[in-house]
Amino acid sequence: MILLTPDEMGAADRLAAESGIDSYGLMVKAGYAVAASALKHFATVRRAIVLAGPGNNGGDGYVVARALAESGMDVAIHALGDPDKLKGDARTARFECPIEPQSLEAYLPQAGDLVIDALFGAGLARPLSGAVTALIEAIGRKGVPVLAVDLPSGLSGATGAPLGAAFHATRTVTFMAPKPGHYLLPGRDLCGVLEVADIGIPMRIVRAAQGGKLSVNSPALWRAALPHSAAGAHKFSRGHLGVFSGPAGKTGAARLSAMAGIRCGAGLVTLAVPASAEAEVAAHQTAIMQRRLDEADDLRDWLADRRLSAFVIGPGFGADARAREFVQALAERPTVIDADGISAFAEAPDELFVTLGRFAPHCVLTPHQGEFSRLFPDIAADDDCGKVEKARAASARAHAVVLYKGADTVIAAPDGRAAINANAPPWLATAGSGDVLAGIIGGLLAQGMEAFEAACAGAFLHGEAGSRAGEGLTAEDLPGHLPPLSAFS
Ligand SMILES: NC(=O)C1=CN([C@@H]2O[C@H](COP(=O)(O)OP(=O)(O)OC[C@H]3O[C@@H](n4cnc5c(N)ncnc54)[C@H](O)[C@@H]3O)[C@@H](O)[C@H]2O)[C@@H](O)CC1
Ligand SMILES: Nc1ncnc2c1ncn2[C@@H]1O[C@H](COP(=O)(O)OP(=O)(O)O)[C@@H](O)[C@H]1O
Ligand SMILES: [K+]
Repeated sequence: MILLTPDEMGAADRLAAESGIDSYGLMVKAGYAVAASALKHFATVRRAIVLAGPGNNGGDGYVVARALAESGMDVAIHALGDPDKLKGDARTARFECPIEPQSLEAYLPQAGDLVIDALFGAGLARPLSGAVTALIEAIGRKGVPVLAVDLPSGLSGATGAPLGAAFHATRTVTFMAPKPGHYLLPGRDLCGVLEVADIGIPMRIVRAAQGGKLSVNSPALWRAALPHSAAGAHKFSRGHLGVFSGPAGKTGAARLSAMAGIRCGAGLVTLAVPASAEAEVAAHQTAIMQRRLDEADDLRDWLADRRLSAFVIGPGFGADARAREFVQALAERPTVIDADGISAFAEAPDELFVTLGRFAPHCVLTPHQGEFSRLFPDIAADDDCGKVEKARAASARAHAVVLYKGADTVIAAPDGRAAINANAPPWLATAGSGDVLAGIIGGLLAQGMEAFEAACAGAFLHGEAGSRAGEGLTAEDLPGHLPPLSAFS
């Protein structure tokens, strides 16, 4: 599912107009779609209150009011600003609506109302005024449901962050394609249930307007890149994943990664284990092989085996000089750099970026918010930037695919492709869950998937496994709940 930024949606609007599509016709379809949603999902409300803003979002609101009145509903309009100053399509919509707008101040929320929020959409440029903020609070206190037109007013469609106060909608109806703010937090929560209404802009125009190559993560993005097990497959043809264990007492994280890697199809998985931890790891693993590996020299010997097709380094490893040395040696091959593999470069991130820049972007960095801030402090601190822009900037700087974890995980590639993952249940927020994710991606890389596709597929499979394992899962449960790759091909 493609996503459009508000700017790209504006471009789609312009391209549609240039191709002869009537922009007022689009507004009418948008307004009727919102009215249909109100009638379907809020069947028991006694009165619809349309809050209409000064731009085209307000214009949509006048169409909604007309449509609801035509269906026999009791409707009132409360306008922000002077309705006589409306321009263009919004002005037309106002004069085609039989209901005379009242002032915003005149609205007193009552139980039984439905608020249609048509104050601001894509054009929101600054925080809402004090009067609108007070009204949002009054509506919230009365528990009046809100149906948002395009976006809950106050929310940035580009970043998912409210500019100040914002409506908390029960449902949101947007047009043609969702915007990043519908999926990034806290926007996703503020939108409630999201509906995407087709208002008749041809898909070729929507695609032409989509400059930034941003999508919601779904199998359509990576299905074609999934590894296929040919009938004649042997274990080496399915790839060999190497996972680096931490010292004794710290081996669990790498063991979780290794299990996940073998579960999602790597032909062989070997845990590289320091001498101190050999007995501990051996006591736990059966299908996973293990190899003693202490020093960088041991690693160089191991790397002579060209059949090792991918690595995971970081979970439980120790964020130290040895981690830096290992990451630098591994960067020539597809590697997931997670946890301590990231934190080890906190003092000298450029060392990592220079190393990764020597190769094609075949490595995946999987930072959570804390790790992201350690590696990219300036990008993390840029409040004007949403999570998608942050992940993109980080990816370009690091010459690697960046999977920026969280409830709204974003995956970005150095070439600008990006995806927001949306299938992860909240109970994935449990210790060790990220180690499993690193192993899944490692397993896919080992089977020859490209880094961006492997990271996107990995995040999606991780979310699916979380849903299948259910609430109360522990990280150990996740590998056993991974769906088979063939379910997506
Ligand atoms: N293809 C499209 O792009 C379509 C857009 N439509 C609607 O058009 C909307 C965008 O319309 P506009 O670009 O007119 O923008 P808005 O209606 O969101 O905002 C209108 C204007 O309000 C002013 N403003 C911004 N923030 C403010 C604040 N905090 N306080 C006071 N004034 C503020 C700005 O000058 C802004 O241009 C979309 O959200 C959607 O609802 C629909 O009619 C369907 C088609
Ligand atoms: N609220 C949430 N909803 C969905 N997924 C989440 C949520 N919080 C965290 N996750 C996911 O859980 C995993 C946690 O990884 P991480 O922070 O590295 O933890 P750990 O190091 O304990 O494994 C990540 O994949 C992250 O995207
Ligand atoms: K709105």
